[in-house]
Amino acid sequence: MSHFEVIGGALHAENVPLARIAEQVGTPVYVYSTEAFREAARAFRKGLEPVGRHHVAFAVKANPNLAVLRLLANEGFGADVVSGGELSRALAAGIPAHDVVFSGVGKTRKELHQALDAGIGQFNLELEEEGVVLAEIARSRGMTAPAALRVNPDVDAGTHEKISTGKAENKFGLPIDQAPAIFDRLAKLEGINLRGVAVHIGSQLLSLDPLEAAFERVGRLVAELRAAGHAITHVDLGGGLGVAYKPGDVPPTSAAFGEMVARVTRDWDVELMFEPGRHISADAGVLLTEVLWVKPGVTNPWVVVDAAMNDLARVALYDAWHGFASVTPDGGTMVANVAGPVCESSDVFLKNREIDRVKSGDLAVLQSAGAYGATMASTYNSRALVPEVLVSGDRFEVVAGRITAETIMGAEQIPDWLEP
Ligand SMILES: Cc1ncc(COP(=O)(O)O)c(C=O)c1O
Ligand SMILES: N[C@@H](CCCC[NH3+])C(=O)O
Repeated sequence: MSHFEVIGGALHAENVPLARIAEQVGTPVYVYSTEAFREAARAFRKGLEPVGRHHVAFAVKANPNLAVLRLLANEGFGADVVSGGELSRALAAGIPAHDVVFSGVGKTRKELHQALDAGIGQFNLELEEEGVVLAEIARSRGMTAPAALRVNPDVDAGTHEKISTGKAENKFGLPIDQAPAIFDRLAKLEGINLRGVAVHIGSQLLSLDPLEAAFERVGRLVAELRAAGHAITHVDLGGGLGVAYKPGDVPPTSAAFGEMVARVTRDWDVELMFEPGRHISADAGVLLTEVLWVKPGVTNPWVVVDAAMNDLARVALYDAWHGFASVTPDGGTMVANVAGPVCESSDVFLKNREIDRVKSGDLAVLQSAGAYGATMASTYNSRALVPEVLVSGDRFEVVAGRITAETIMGAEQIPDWLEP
């Protein structure tokens, strides 16, 4: 069920009227529902019940808010991190280091040291040289790093090209046909315990077919590696499950995903890892905004809101679709464009769409904004960094405060050799 519902004519997050949050915190602001995260997390885990031994690591990039990570840790989720910053967040939120997997195509030596210090559960290696360097660093410190090879299965995920990661031309993973030879060489090194493989073909997948094709290729690779004498004990199947952003989107359910995984991996005899991000978090958040003006347009009016592309970048980056709804819907509709105040023509959330009727001063939400929302925000146009609020029942708490243009300006300096 949705935890953002109209109750008594006004949109609520759980039992809190969004108008109250706007009044106390201001807008724009991200509002998250604790129950929505929990429900998605539990459904995902339940979907995996038919699957053998496994762990779930939340893809921190989707929503790195500490409170969110804590609540997911309480649901038994580890963390999939892609930077030292995300690793620090996962640990600060109370996620045990051994439940952290470190992905990413450009880990720095400093980050490898940091992750070794922390004692993380697994490094997903993206290239042979990274494995050599990791082994060297670990050896020099008398440690052994648990690692897997991330392979690129050359499968089209059927998603937006900018969030596709499993085609041969993408920068991610190493070509699956080169994996056996590279595995052979890296497995001989002291300092790493190369024990498995990893795959992640893209994000916002609305079909299970490309995932199944990729997993089957990985299954054949596991068999080939075992035939070559390697002990393969871990396979990381990544994330990627989509959500319904627009009417007509039918994402795979957690149950359908679990059933497919159980079928494909039945004979693998490994510990599986999953790295969902969006599927757990997108529908747990909205971006609450105020309508500043309704400006006449050539064909349709421009609804100018106080949220902008710097707060929610997905539309400008991927032509993404987010639902737009009034906080006080009166049943009327209008055909309009919705745009933010930023000085870019790409700062448009939607065009020529039928939306709830709104006027200046009304509050509205951009829906399904709990994933890749606040985390991708910037201060472009010297706007404040958007705050985040977490709701639980009838209470709410600011879980990330407003960093203003003045805060940022205060952290800058003008060299004294620049004359006033
Ligand atoms: C390696 C890896 N794991 C997990 C994810 C999470 O993806 P999603 O939010 O689509 O589940 C990503 C992002 O696409 C990723 O690159
Ligand atoms: N930021 C992207 C998803 C990227 C997935 C990370 N590999 C989005 O908002 O859809």
